Amino acid sequence: MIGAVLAGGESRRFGRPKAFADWDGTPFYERAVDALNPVCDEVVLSVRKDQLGDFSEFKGKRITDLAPYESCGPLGGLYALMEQTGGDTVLTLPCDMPLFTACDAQKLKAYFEQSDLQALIPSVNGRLQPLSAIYAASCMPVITAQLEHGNFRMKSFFDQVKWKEIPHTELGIAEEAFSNINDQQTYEHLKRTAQRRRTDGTD
Ligand SMILES: Nc1nc2c(ncn2[C@@H]2O[C@H](COP(=O)(O)OP(=O)(O)OP(=O)(O)O)[C@@H](O)[C@H]2O)c(=O)[nH]1
Repeated sequence: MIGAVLAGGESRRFGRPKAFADWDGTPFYERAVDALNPVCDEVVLSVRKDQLGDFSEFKGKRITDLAPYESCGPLGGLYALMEQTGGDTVLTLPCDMPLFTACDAQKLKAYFEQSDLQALIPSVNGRLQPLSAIYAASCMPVITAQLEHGNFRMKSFFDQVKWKEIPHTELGIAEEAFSNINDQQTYEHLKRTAQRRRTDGTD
């Protein structure tokens, strides 16, 4: 299984590149890499072409979004990942979910491997989390055909593959693992919460 850290965003709401924001002395993107490393055969970074230089310290493969499907949402990103990683199953994780751990990734992977699904998408209170999910290589022909028809909708993709929504409770993953940081306010709030847990000894 290939782990793919999605780090090609523009961080407009955050105000600076959030892949490099600090979490406990580690940049966000490295934290996501660390969460996937123990459970994946290889971890790659998914970035935009113009960001390649920013991630030059990353030792693994840097996969860039591919024309003509750059900026076409998750399907365009998945297309680029599958096209450039040689047809393996892909476990994706956005760089802005610093509370998602290797243990959480393991739970997702274990569930997927016991199923015959093409895609496993966790949900939190009914909200799908397609960026922290697993996609089998057999999704590729569906994605390619859809993109060729100019259809970038995840909903259409879900109509064509065998997939399952799995509530985080069923996976045994805490809701907060899926907290994603879009702005400074959420960043500060999550940092304070994590700090309090450490002080209370509840973490
Ligand atoms: N490779 C790649 N990753 C992306 C792209 N857009 C977003 N991401 C990643 O997907 C995750 C979710 O992104 P968002 O927070 O929704 O978007 P963002 O562009 O980072 O932030 P905003 O500019 O505030 O919307 C983050 O980990 C991003 O780094 C893209 O075009 N290419």
